[in-house]
Amino acid sequence: MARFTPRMVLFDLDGTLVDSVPDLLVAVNAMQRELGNPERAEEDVRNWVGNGVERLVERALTNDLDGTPDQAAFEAALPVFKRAYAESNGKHSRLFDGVTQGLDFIRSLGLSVGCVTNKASAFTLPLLEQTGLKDHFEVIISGDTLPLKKPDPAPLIYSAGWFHVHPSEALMIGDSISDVKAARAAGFSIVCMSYGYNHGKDIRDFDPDAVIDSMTELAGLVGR
Ligand SMILES: O=C(O)COP(=O)(O)O
Ligand SMILES: [Mg+2]
Repeated sequence: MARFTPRMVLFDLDGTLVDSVPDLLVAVNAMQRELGNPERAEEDVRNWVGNGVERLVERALTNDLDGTPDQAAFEAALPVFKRAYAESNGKHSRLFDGVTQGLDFIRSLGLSVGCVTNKASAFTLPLLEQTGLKDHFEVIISGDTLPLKKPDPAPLIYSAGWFHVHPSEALMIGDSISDVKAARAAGFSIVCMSYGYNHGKDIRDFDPDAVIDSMTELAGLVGR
């Protein structure tokens, strides 16, 4: 397997560090009930995560990964979802096994470390705080921090600039096609977690540089 010697490592959040689907499911179904709509299944919600709050609400309303609801229905639903998610965020989420060890290992190498997520900042910071992860990151870029989010490379390139690191010395660790596309477009290396959310598809089919089952495996993969 490839060996990586980056100066900076960026971590995706949902599906990579934190299993956030239980909280998102509670919020989706609170929204659905309040709007008089049918509840959605956990396995569907799992496939809808990764493109930010707005896309999740659109998918939940239409019960379709590619769905676009009526604009008025979307505008009525979005604040309901945001209120419900502010309530559930962090309550049922848990770190995936190996995350603490993986983060500790990367930090022991003295590398610059950031978090780049498509989750809106109003939810990112409370979740990082509640899971005890916030202090691991020198930079946190949320889905609404910049005008463009993953799969656009902008948040990755911004982070590399922040740390004065060339993209060729940067590693992204994620779980989805958006992480792979953003990393490729930015000129980063990309390692993916096999357990994450990727819209129901196997992330191996999208050719990241490596796929691992636990962040404990980073010790055999990263560093000189
Ligand atoms: O879709 C979201 O809100 C967040 O997804 P991400 O943390 O995997 O980028
Ligand atoms: Mg993710």
